[in-house]
Amino acid sequence: MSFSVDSEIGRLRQVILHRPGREMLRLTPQNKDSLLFDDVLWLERAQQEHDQLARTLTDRGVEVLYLGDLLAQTLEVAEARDFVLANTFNENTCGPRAAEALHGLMQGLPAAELAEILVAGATRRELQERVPVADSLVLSLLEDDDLLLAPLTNHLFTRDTSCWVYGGVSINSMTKQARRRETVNYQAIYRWHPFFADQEFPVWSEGLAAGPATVEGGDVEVIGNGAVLVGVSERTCPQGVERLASRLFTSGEVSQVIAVEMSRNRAQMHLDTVMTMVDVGTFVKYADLGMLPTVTLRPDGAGMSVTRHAPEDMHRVIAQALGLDDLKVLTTPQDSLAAAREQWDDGCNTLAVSPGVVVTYERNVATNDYLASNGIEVLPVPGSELGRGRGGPHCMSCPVLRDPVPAL
Ligand SMILES: NC(=[NH2+])NCCC[C@H](N)C(=O)O
Repeated sequence: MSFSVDSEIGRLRQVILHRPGREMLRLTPQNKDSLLFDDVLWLERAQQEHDQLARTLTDRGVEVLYLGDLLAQTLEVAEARDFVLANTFNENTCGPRAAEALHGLMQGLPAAELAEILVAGATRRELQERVPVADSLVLSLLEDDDLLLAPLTNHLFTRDTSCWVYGGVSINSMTKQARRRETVNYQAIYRWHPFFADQEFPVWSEGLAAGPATVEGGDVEVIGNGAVLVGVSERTCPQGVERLASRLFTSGEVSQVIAVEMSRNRAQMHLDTVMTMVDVGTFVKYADLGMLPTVTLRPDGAGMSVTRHAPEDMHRVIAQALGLDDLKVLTTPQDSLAAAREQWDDGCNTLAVSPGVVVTYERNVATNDYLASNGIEVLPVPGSELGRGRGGPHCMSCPVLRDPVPAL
């Protein structure tokens, strides 16, 4: 079997999700901002909501792969464990004394327990109880309940850290410190988990090696017809887009990348917070986004051509990439106050399970009704707790396999 995502809307077959766990219990009013959450959350309810998301997908025939399981299974492989530990507990992250002790402790743990700690993080007390380290300056300056290993609260948003683009995967270098270690876990999974290791597929970006050339999957929309739409945003920088485009062009799988120049703010941190594809040639779009400048990149000999377009051409440029005259853009008729509230609650962050069938948060009543009145089948899921991390169904899912979209 091979992996492929050649559109945003083809029938979804396989997806990676992360069921929120103990990492969420580390969130406090004091650290939530640096952990990229807007509030603390009630874990049990968040898990119920997430289970409902997973059920909605499995009811539609989608196979759900859980990140926690993939990571635990990967850590059974000695080289994978070495790679993850070396990139997690080292002299730069923990200081040399604690690194040595913790590396040794973690090497000896069962894979499932290690996977859990890597995601949940660890406080000084939790570590000292297992392996007392007397000579670490780093540990001596922490309080008992301070976290030496930060929790990965944003593993919930599986779309961002790795994203499949046609036949290959981009393992992304993340902008925010709070998310950088997520990349380590995915690099190990794609390289050593038997599900992936036994397959041949191109890797468009090798994670940590991309360094400051950041790309986050929420900005990458595989719109089909050999085209990719990428937001240049708070999280995805032009260097990252150009690097990704040149790799995609070299493979011959992609004929154009359209970069969308976005404003840089938290409410619209990724392209998928303001615009997602719901059906053939059809997008849902945030009312106050307006029209944005775009730049088309195309392969040109050994290099690429770069063509800038005025904001008013945004829809036409995307339509042409799809071989269409125009796009159908669904923008819920509502005042700016209502539109801003639904955008904040990820109203436009839909996950298509097949053309014209999308999973959305139930709370965005106006957007959901508007989509339905335009012939889109809406599968609503609860998100009162999950939404506190500012991500909806599109962000919380990393499609690995979709069917091609049938010709009209
Ligand atoms: N694709 C997305 N829109 N992801 C949303 C990610 C939210 C996450 N709390 C962050 O700030 O990184």
